[in-house]
Order: sequence, then C-alpha cells, then structure tokens
Amino acid sequence: MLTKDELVAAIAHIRDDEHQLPLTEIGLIRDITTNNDRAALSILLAPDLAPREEELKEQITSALQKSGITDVHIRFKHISNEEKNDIIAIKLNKSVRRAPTLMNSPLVAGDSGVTFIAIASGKGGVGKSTVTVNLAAALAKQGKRVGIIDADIYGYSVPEMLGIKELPKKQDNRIAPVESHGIKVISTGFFVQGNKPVVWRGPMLGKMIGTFLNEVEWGPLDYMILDLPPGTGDVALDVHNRIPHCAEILVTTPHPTANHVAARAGEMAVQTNHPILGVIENMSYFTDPAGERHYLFGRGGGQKLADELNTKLLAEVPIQSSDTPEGADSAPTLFADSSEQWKIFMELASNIITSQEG
Ligand SMILES: Nc1ncnc2c1ncn2[C@@H]1O[C@H](COP(=O)(O)OP(=O)(O)OP(=O)(O)O)[C@@H](O)[C@H]1O
Repeated sequence: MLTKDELVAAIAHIRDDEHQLPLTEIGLIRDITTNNDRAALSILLAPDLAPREEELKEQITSALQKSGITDVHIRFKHISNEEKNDIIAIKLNKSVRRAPTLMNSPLVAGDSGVTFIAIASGKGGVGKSTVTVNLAAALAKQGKRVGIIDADIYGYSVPEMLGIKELPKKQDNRIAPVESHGIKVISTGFFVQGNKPVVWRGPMLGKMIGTFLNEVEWGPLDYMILDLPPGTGDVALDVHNRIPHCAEILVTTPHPTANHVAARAGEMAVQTNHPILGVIENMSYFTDPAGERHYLFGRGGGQKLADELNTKLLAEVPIQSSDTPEGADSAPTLFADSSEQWKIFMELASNIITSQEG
C-alpha cells in the first residue's frame, strides 16, 4: 500500500510548463487519498493545462500503476487563469495579487474600523472553535458588533456550537449572514451538503475568504473573528495574504510537546508581518468542587509557545466538566454566564477591546 507521501513522490515528475514544478507542489493536483490499491486525486485545469487532460490522466495512471495502485480515480476541475495564479501564489507563499473587488471591500480597508482576529492552532481538537465562539460572544456581550467567518473547511463547527439550524439567505444577490447570540456568522458548513455546494458553486479554496468578505452583507462590524483550519494550510495563508492587518491568536493545550505545529502556525504570522495578540491555553486544568486545580494534560505548554513566539499568554481556560449543570446535556459550546470559563473570556474580551481601542 502506498502512503500519500509516496503517491506524491510517484507523480512528482508531472510538472507545469511555466514553473517546471510538480503539479502537487503548486496545488494543481490535490485532494489526494489512497486506500490499499486504490487512489483518488483532483487535477485543477486552467486553460493552459486543459489540452493536456488526457495526457495527464495517462501519465498519472501509468506512474501509479507502476507503484502498485490498480484503481486510479482522477477528477478534473476547470479553473480560470486567475484562480490558478492565486492557488500557485498561495502554495509558493507569495503575496496573492489582490482582486480589485477585494481591495474595494469596505470591510478590509485599513480605515474600516473592523478589527480582524484569526484564531489558529497547530492541530485540530484543541478548542479553536470553542475559543472563537466564546470570544465572539464575550465581545458581543460588551456591546461590540461581531462577525465570525468559520473558515475551518475540515471541521466547521461554529453553526452547531451556536445552535444555528438555518442557512443564510440571498439578499439582492448578496448573502445575508445568519445571526445567533448577537453574532453574525458565515461558515463553510453552510455551503456544503455531503460534498455538494448548496448556495453557490463550490467556493474555490483560494477564493473562499475573498468571497466571504465581499459577497456577504455584513453591515457595520467592530470585530471579525476567523476560525481557521488547523495548521498552516492554504486558507491560513490566504487570510494572511488578503487581510494584511489581521491579528492572530494561537490556541494550544497545556502539554509542552503539543506545540511545534502551533509554533509553525505562529511563525507564519510572524513571517507575513501579522501581529500575534497572544496564546490561549485551553483545557489547562480542572477545578474540583472543593476549588482545587488538577492539571490533567500537563502544564506550561501555553507559556512555552508564547515564549517561543515572543508573545503573551492571554488566558488559561479550564476544562469544563460535563458533570456541571451547564455541561450536563452536551459538550460545552458557549460557556454559561456563571462559569469560570466565561469570566475568563469576558476578561479576555475586555483586554482585547482596551488594547485595540485604547
Ligand atoms: N475548556 C474546555 N473544556 C471542556 N471541553 C472543551 C473545552 N474546550 C473545548 N472542549 C471540547 O473539545 C472538543 C474540541 O473543541 P473544538 O471543536 O473547539 O476544537 P477545535 O480546535 O476547533 O477542533 P477542530 O479544528 O477539529 O474543529 C469539543 O467537543 C469541545 O466542546
């Protein structure tokens, strides 16, 4: 059985004419999966590659068959030259030439008064979405107009966390965000059903953030919180490239070794000159009914990451027990007003407001 890396290596000789780089490396071959003797992948065909469709299919099939894959499934997606250039620029970590519509986006303009904060993490499951919704709710509670872009294409959970059941509606050819708990929300989850886009044609990854900023009728906002996919993938880079003033908060767990990918995610912000507001350590400890703290997942991970990135540890959020009344019937999403966690988020929001607005 071929691993994904071995599969990528087996087709690395298939390159584009312009850069002479492997199509896998510049993002034009993607969605690669392998399973025993089967493999599937997508090829993005801009007009220059389109005439090579059959040839590419044959080259890939024969290279993979030589490596023991008997069943090769290739999907072709036709894209414009502009989309291709954006995808390659993101992959090669170059600044994406901004589309004129995005430059005109009142939301992204430097003087829009909107503070953009991206919530990032090295890996999934550390509480990035939990931080996103609770920080947004705490900012809203303090009178701020808040939007969330749930850009976590692999694990969009914001709608569920905020109890959103409806889909956004079209409004004069634009999209109206769904409101919940005083927060305006757009999620990648609204636009896929199974794998099928439901509202508009599947947003190309490279265009997704631009689309969410430009085609959504946000109305006036003070804060836009972006829930990024874990790691340092295309979406995170796209945010860095397209929203130059977007600040970043990194979420991590207390275990000191869990951090190297988070550190890479932070490094990306540093390299692209994005301010890092700081680190939030989630699931830091558990407070028992007697008030004693138990550090179940180790200690010091958040501070260590903050030190590595030369930034602050903004908060340590304790574990909410599912035995507490607020966690009784489901996993915690929005923490209850009376909880330790909510107080921490209210303080965090207030500190952010002070640091952003003076
Ligand atoms: N402080 C906490 N106490 C208890 N449970 C928590 C806490 N923070 C998060 N969780 C739970 O951990 C799980 C993962 O959290 P969450 O979905 O926020 O992580 P994530 O980093 O966004 O993951 P993914 O990237 O996979 O979406 C959820 O079930 C969430 O309810």
